[in-house]
Amino acid sequence: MALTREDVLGALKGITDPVSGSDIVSTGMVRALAVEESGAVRFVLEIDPKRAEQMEPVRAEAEAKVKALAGVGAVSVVMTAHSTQNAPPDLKPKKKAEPTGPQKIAGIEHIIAVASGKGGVGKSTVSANLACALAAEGKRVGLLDADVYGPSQPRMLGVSGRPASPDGKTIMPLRNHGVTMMSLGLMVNEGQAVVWRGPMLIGALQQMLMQVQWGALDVLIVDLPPGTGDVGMTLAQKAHIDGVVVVSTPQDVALIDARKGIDMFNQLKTPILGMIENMSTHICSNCGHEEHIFGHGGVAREAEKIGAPLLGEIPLHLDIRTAADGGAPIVVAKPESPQAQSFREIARKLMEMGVT
Ligand SMILES: Nc1ncnc2c1ncn2[C@@H]1O[C@H](COP(=O)(O)OP(=O)(O)OP(=O)(O)O)[C@@H](O)[C@H]1O
Repeated sequence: MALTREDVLGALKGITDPVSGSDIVSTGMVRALAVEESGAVRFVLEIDPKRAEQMEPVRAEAEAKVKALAGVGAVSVVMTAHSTQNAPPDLKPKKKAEPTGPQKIAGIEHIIAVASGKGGVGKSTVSANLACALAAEGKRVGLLDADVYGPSQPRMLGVSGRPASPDGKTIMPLRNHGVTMMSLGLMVNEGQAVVWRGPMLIGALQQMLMQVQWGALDVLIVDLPPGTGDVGMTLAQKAHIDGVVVVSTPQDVALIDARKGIDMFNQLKTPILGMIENMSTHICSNCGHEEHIFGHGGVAREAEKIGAPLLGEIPLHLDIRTAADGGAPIVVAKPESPQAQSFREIARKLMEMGVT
């Protein structure tokens, strides 16, 4: 029988958090659990950064318990830590400030960030398809997968292997479907403990922007982690970005989260280029019947409210998922299909806007 999330959670329930005395599932420490058909299991242990060392045996035990389950392949357990929300004010005199404003990155003409308020709304699928669609239009395109919680671009673009660093200073990206790609996930050894503390994330992101040999690019698409975290904020503060594309499903709950993301970018004075409604209508892959599973038009209304364009509506269609899972996004796998066209139209709109 295939391995399920429940099997993994069951095994993790047998592990005790040394601080609270409860099991690590009940404490809510286990996040972003992904169980793939291949048996690969990934999850995050969200911990207090001060307890990283104390928690390492817990991480090791979690990895060992999951590995011992029948049907499990590669296991990757990453410890993450977020700075506490209300950190005490820093009263020490500040060091002289380094030049901090958003900088233009040599060789990269435009940067577009793809954000979503909530996970699983299709942000990575949209990023991959837009990247491939822009490449098909003749643009030199880079794709930076900055989603530390679930790096998915290597799978979506069908690339694997470790990026090389021939000189020990610069990093060679990977390339497929005309897109140059680098993923934070590729920098982490499978099964290795990585505590993505705020400063580390910032460092890793800067490394991705500055040390990866992107070559000359017309546009770099950055697939952000969901929500309003360190990565999006750092990107907007460090690099001059042309704007943000916000992906949401029509459901209210996803929209509420999207609004929070929009507020954050507004505060950072980063332009919102527009919104994309994903999983807009469901088109049956057998009979072509169309229905609105998650409602319809919610994103258009929200876009109007914030005065940003609705860049497009992407249907929920099986081919979009199978293409992404198969390592060739739908705009590459079936470029003439209506599903691919909906992505290609958005890519053309971005070109018309002069941001690619
Ligand atoms: N329009 C669509 N039609 C069918 N399947 C879709 C569509 N958009 C996304 N999916 C599927 O939904 C799943 C989640 O999509 P994706 O990984 O792109 O979301 P995400 O927002 O990037 O998630 P996360 O934030 O967790 O990385 C994937 O299996 C993807 O293939």
